[in-house]
Amino acid sequence: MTTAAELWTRLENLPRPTLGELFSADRDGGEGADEPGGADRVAMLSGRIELDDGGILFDWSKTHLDRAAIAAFEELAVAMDFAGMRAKLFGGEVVNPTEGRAADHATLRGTGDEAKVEEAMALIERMGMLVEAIHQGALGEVEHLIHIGIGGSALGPALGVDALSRDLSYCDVHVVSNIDGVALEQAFAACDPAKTLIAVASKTFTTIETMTNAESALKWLHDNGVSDPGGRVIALTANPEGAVEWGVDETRILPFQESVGGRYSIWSSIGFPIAMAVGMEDFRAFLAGARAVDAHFRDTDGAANLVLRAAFADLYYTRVRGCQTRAVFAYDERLGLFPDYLQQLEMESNGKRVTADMRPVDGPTAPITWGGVGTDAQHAVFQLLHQGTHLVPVDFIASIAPGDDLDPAHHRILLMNCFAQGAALMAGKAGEDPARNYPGDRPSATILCDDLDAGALGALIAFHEHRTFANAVLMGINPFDQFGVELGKAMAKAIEKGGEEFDASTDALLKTAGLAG
Ligand SMILES: O=P(O)(O)OC[C@H]1O[C@](O)(CO)[C@@H](O)[C@@H]1O
Repeated sequence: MTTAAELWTRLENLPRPTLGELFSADRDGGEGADEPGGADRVAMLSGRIELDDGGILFDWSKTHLDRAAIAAFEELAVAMDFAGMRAKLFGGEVVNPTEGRAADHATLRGTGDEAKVEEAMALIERMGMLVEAIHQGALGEVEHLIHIGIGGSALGPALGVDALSRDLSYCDVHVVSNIDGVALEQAFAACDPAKTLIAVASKTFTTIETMTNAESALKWLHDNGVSDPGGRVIALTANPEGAVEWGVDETRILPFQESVGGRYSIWSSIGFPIAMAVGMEDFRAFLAGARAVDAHFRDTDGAANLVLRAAFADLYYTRVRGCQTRAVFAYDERLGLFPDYLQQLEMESNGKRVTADMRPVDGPTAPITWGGVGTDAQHAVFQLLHQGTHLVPVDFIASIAPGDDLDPAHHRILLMNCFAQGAALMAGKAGEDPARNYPGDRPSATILCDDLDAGALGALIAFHEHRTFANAVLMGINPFDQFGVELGKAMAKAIEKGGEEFDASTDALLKTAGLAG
């Protein structure tokens, strides 16, 4: 069998036709003889995942993937035992060797090992009962929810609430993550303490930012006349004992499994604020959308697997073309937080320098994920995409159905701009002078939802979870640990404790800010 190293060499040495050449229908002769162009290329490199209601189109035709590259990546998937790793993921086996854990997030939406799915469904049922009881007034009048968490315990909830609760919200949700008290004060200013619940979301129930913010939120309730502040707290955690010890009543603890990673936990009780905002019916539709992607990812082989195909393109740009970043632009105001969410998912998962079996990696790992919303970003950062010296693969995400009720001109202009950017990046244009020259041949992929409803959001997130996993498997790394975040935390603790000397710069900063012991 050809080794991974040989396949990377093969990929590096493949001819590099431009996107224009790849699209030209009359490209014949030599090795490109059977390379489809034009509409056939679009047919070869785009496909849909159907959801309960509508679906999503994934168009990867404006990337440099061609038959030869795809064939090499398919062989790489075999060399890296992609099918075996995927079976382990869905079979609930250990796929996070450094922590000896499975990664059971798919079970939370009903995919995978039967016993684990049953356990996950029971926990979601329990969350549903509490959400519905609160909506029906079991905890008195509840108008606001302050959701306190950080990283994976905040980014998913913030995205879900922002994307799905614009038309109708059962409850006004504020997600607070930063230890900077300004964030919490902002939430306090928007809430009536007598009608506010506090969700404390932390997998470990030890994270200093979250626990400090939670204490301050309880104090705010107390200082504002709430007689039993503790009775207003819901804990969302994989450490229920820790929550009990902290003082949360067991009836208001919504646990989730230790084998669900923080950045993969939106489907668990960490999704409580989403369910509070949009109701359990939509939360279940959100899970169903993710389940449809699970089925596609689990049951489709080779490049016909749209998730795996996206990973092939990602790795082509990172490892073969040397791209250091990947940009994501949502042409949809409701997905304004999606790039932030993806940053943690992709960079915390795949920003690694050793393989799963502890050898140095044999090439660059996760690119830097960045992005924003269209059309705003066009007027701010697209100059660099069109004419800068960096090659940046771009993903565009949009919805055919509008999210607004205004004049249809708004949505029409939004979508036309989205598609125009992909076309312009690819085509380029010869200029009268170098400053007006657009080199073109710049890749993009387009993800087009029929509608951005709860199912589609679930599908989009699951697509990116599996895309991250597929990238990791093909690079031979473990996407499920995050030891890189620990050193800084330990240093902060040491500073707080005092008595330790650091480098001269840090010591001087501490002294200047009055923080030295
Ligand atoms: O949910 P917890 O345990 O408070 O952790 C919050 C976040 O902190 C991290 O561990 C990184 O510091 C993330 O992986 C996690 O999502």
